[in-house]
Amino acid sequence: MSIHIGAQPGEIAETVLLPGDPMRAKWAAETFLDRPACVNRVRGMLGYTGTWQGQRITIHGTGMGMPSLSIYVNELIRDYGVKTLIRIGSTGAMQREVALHDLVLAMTASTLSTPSSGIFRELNFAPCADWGLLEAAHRAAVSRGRPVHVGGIYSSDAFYDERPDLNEAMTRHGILAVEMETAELYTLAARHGARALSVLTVSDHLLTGAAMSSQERETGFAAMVEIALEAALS
Ligand SMILES: O=P(O)(O)O[C@H]1O[C@H](CO)[C@@H](O)[C@H]1O
Ligand SMILES: O=c1cc[nH]c(=O)[nH]1
Repeated sequence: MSIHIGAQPGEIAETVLLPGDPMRAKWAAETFLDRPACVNRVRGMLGYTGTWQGQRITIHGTGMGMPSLSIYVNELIRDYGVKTLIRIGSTGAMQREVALHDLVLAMTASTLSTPSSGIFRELNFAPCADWGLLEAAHRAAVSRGRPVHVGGIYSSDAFYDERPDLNEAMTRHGILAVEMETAELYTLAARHGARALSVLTVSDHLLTGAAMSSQERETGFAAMVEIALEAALS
């Protein structure tokens, strides 16, 4: 057990999928894994371990925002020896050509948050994805005929943003979409020599106001999970 994860040693796989929403972890584990077993319930942050195509996989919630994800990712890597981490999250599009349901593979993640300013101070560290995972996820998306965009995203600390100028600057600099965790995930993976990728589904559009219905979310999120699983074990 670690401070925030109740799993026993050996109950967590070396490869972990990380949705923000613990209920998405439950749904994905019950939908895609064989013999999923719940390995964490501490604070309601559900984690499941099972197999996919014969390989052990854990799917574990992170909560929303970088401080929450940081707790789980630190403990997964340092206390459970996790080596590959793929976030499966929702995201808001920031470019006209990125549509609802599309997939976004985050090559880099810009942020104002602590991974950059708190640790690196005057240096602007560039958190980036693992190339092998990114390439495998792109191949998996293309082979399914899924619209997929690869590029920079923005990891914001605030869902209800009081800095519309920042969003506008991100759009002007080609940032594809906004979410709230990837910069910290990539920074922790770099620090600990792990592999990380964020596979995201566009759930709403900041420029057009379009948003997925709950039914649409289910179908769109299924493709994201399959692509993350295929990339993780490729
Ligand atoms: O769908 P998840 O993975 O939670 O990700 C996005 O959704 C949450 C905001 O609604 C934030 O966590 C953001 O990053
Ligand atoms: O963080 C997020 C996630 C989805 N959509 C947004 O606008 N922001």
